[in-house]
Amino acid sequence: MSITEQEWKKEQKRVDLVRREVKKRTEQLQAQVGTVKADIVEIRKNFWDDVKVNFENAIEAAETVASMRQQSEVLGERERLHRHAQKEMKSLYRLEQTPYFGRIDFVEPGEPLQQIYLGTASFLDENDEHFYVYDWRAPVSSLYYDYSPGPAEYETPGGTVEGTMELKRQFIIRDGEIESLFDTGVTIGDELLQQVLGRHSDAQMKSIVATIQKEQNRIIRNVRNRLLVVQGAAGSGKTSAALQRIAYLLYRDRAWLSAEQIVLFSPNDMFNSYVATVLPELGEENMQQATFQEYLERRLGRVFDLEDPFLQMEYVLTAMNEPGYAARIAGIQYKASVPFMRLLEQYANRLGQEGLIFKGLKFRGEPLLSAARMREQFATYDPGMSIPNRLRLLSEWLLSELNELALAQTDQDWVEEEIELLDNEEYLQAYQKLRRQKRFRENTFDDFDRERKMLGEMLVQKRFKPLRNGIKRLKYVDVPAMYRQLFADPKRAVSLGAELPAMFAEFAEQTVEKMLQGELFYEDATPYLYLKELLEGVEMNTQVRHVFVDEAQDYSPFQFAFLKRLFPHAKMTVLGDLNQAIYAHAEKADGFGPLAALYPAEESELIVLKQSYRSTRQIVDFTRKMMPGGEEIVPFNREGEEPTITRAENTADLIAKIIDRIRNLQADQHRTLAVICKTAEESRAAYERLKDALDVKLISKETVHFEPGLVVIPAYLAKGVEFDAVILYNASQDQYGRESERRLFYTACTRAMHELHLYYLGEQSPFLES
Ligand SMILES: Nc1ncnc2c1ncn2[C@@H]1O[C@H](COP(=O)(O)OP(=O)(O)OP(=O)(O)O)[C@@H](O)[C@H]1O
Repeated sequence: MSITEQEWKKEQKRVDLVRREVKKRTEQLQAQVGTVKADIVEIRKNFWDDVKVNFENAIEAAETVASMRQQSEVLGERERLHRHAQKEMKSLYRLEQTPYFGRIDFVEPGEPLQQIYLGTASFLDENDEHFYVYDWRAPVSSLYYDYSPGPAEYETPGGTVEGTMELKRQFIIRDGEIESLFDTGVTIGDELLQQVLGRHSDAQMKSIVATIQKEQNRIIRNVRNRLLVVQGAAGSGKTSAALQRIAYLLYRDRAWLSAEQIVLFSPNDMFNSYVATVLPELGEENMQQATFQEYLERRLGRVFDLEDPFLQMEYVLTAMNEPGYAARIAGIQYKASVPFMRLLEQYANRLGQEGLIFKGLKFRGEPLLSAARMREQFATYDPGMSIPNRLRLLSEWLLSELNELALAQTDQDWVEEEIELLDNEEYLQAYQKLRRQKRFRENTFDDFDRERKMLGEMLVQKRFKPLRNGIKRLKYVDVPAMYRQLFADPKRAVSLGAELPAMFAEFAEQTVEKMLQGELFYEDATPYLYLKELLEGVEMNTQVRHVFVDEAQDYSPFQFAFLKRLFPHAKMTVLGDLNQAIYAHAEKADGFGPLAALYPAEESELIVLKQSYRSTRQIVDFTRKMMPGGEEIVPFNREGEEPTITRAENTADLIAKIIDRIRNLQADQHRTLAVICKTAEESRAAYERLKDALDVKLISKETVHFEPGLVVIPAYLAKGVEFDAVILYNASQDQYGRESERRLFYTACTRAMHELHLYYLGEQSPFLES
């Protein structure tokens, strides 16, 4: 719909008016901030002057405390005001550049027409009566995302409001100037989205508030369910929806929800840096960001040398010709499965009946209390009690036993010897400590025997302290041995009713061998922790209210079961694309089924996103053919070049062709370019060959920042991010010929926004045939 010049001018005038008001408000606020700041400086400087310090008697002391409290309350209140004002200043700054991006005219029956302008924050007139701009997250704003002109309704805390939308208008405003204006018929006009999607990519993800699509809005504003699962095609805006959802929740529940109570699990650190600016851009603080590996490291890093998921991936992608490969893959799949989870539960129960494996306590290299004695004691507890509770009792018993044993040590020779060896400082410390504890009858130090005895006791207590701490941390429970035993003795698993998969014996042997070296395969880490928690009790974080899991197709049922237990008070938002499930464990998994089974059906919801926004129509048409069922994916109507497939004669030819292509792409102003390889090794080789001709960076699992420019990157690290143009380094049958490599190949190709070029040596990948 074309807009008249007059209408355009009218809108520009309104923009000017709002900007003037924003400036006015900014100036007022600046003055206010100045005063508050001066107040804070003043209060801090005079804090002790205004406090009456007197601790002479109880009444005076109480007064002192009261006056200190009063002072710090005043200070706290001023500081809050200051923080608040600063946040508002930032939002005013944003409004001054771009006051809003949308307008809807809405009429409720019997009411006058309302013109509602939407921006990144609400902005009211001086009397707080009239909204110049509504926050995009306000209830009324959802009209903009959910409807085209015609009958429309939105939810408020007070109920549903019905009416008619008479106009829907979109703006692009930069530095206070309207650059484009569209009136739209369909949901959110293609024109604006076309413009936004046509831009070059950046090293940081951008917010999408001006163009959120209806189905994405369902994700963003979903507040009913405990579990929200989003299955979305590559580039359908899952990560974007997740981040805008976080901003929405922080706005909606601002009275009680803070950014630290939200955690986003993401695939790697570089991805974290890629998404880190979206929330600040929307005026919100960032949520906590984590990777599952970080969590595993924290829990297990001291016990084992833990393999990381990228090393596992490299093995899966490169070791096909090594002995034991097939068994390891079978192991990876089984260890991620629900049957194995059930087996571990059975096994824990059985251990509860038969007794756990303990490590006896040793002191000074000598046995102090045997594992057998612990088992005996454990067996005396009521088997109806949970294992963690029985272990609690056992720990208490052990601590009291330890007191007795310590007492028995005091007259041992080693104590005498160590007392002799105490240096002056230690001696003095001990003496003072004993005095403080008033353990001397007199104030003198002449009672020699007594002194010796006490020093001895103290010394023994000190040497026993690590043992005590170990008991409190259940270090005497030998979880590694119990996990190992399950593999070392397959009959045990069978006796628990488990149906063991093919090659169990082979991968069991690999598992045991690895563990005996003090190492743990990545696929064992979560099951191991699961068993540990079944036995020892669960670690929980009760603060966190929302957990987001991005790239969720890469998580095993175990990991989800874990996250659910770790965050018992949190709602889960889980976003993924099964077509991009690149880890070997996913091959036999049943999609998001096991995850959904963790929650009652009425508390969970699945939203499917089919439209892909990242890539041009040509690229989506090209990539979706690689996946069975890919015809379901809907490209967004943005035109671009056809992807190309080029055969190279040999490596030198391959490199020459790629360099040539990159130079052309750079001349076309593409800002982010990736040469995507299959593995870290291939990436390194490609980098070595390109680096003399081009300014290029090599991305590895250690890379923490995503930067614009030309990079060489293994496909599994490129997940979640995007590039203006992608060059697939070697799309040959050799590299991408096995069915297990299809999804990795698809993931790599779907990183391209505007251009995709594939090169290969020898035969091309069969996934390109269609
Ligand atoms: N409603 C929208 N308006 C504008 N841009 C959008 C919209 N939805 C998605 N995009 C853009 O599409 C691209 C892909 O989005 P995003 O990375 O969130 O998708 P994804 O589903 O997480 O992708 P992947 O599965 O490949 O990780 C981004 O550039 C994002 O800005």
